[in-house]
Amino acid sequence: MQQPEWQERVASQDWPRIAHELDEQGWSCLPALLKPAECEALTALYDEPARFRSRVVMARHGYGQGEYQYFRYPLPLPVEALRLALYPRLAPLANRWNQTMGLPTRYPEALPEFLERCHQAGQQRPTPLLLRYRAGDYNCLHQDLYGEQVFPLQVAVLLSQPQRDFEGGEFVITEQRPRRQSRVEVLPLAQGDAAIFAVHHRPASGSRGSYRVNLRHGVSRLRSGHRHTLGIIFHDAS
Ligand SMILES: O=C(O)CCC(=O)C(=O)O
Ligand SMILES: [Fe+2]
Repeated sequence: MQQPEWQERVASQDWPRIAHELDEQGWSCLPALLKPAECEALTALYDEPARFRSRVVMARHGYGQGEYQYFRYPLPLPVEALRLALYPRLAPLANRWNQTMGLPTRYPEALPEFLERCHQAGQQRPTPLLLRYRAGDYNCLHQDLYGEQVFPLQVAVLLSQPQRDFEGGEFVITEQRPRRQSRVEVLPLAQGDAAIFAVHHRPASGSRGSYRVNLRHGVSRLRSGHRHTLGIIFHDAS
């Protein structure tokens, strides 16, 4: 499948609904972004070490249990094409959020320009990754920040089928509002569905104007089976 077809696939999602949900709750699910065969093919890449620049065993860093690998450049076609096609959909929203939160950073229209900015700032290593969980594994609540350059939204695609391939292993997002206790949401994902979510904060509107909400995401413990995820982060890492 060539780049224009991926652009079309991304374009065929319901972007008014997605933008509305991102504004309201800081996350939105895109149904069937990848087909089952594409999910299986990406999952199989996990066992090809040459595709990756580094591997992280989560328990060694206190990140949870399970492991993940960061792809090398050049990224595999679906990952590269999705990263390129998704970014321009999200950049206007990121700019609007920053304006609302009184933050000066604005994002260029296209990904290559933003990556150039990352590279200038010394963030040159690719961040798209594959994650692998087995029974008992989990991913602690975290924020994927890799340097001063941050694109405020990211995407995760579930490559495995809940109930068939694994049980447990729910994708969760917590929201910390000023002077309140944290609130948690479980995202309803099936194989091939993507979650778009805020990396670290988002604006929310209250009775006295807008305020900043802090978000973290993670994965609850797998009770059984295997679970793989494709993570697409737009900023590169230092
Ligand atoms: O495995 C998951 O669903 C979470 C992956 C994750 O933390 C990410 O894509 O940044
Ligand atoms: Fe993450």
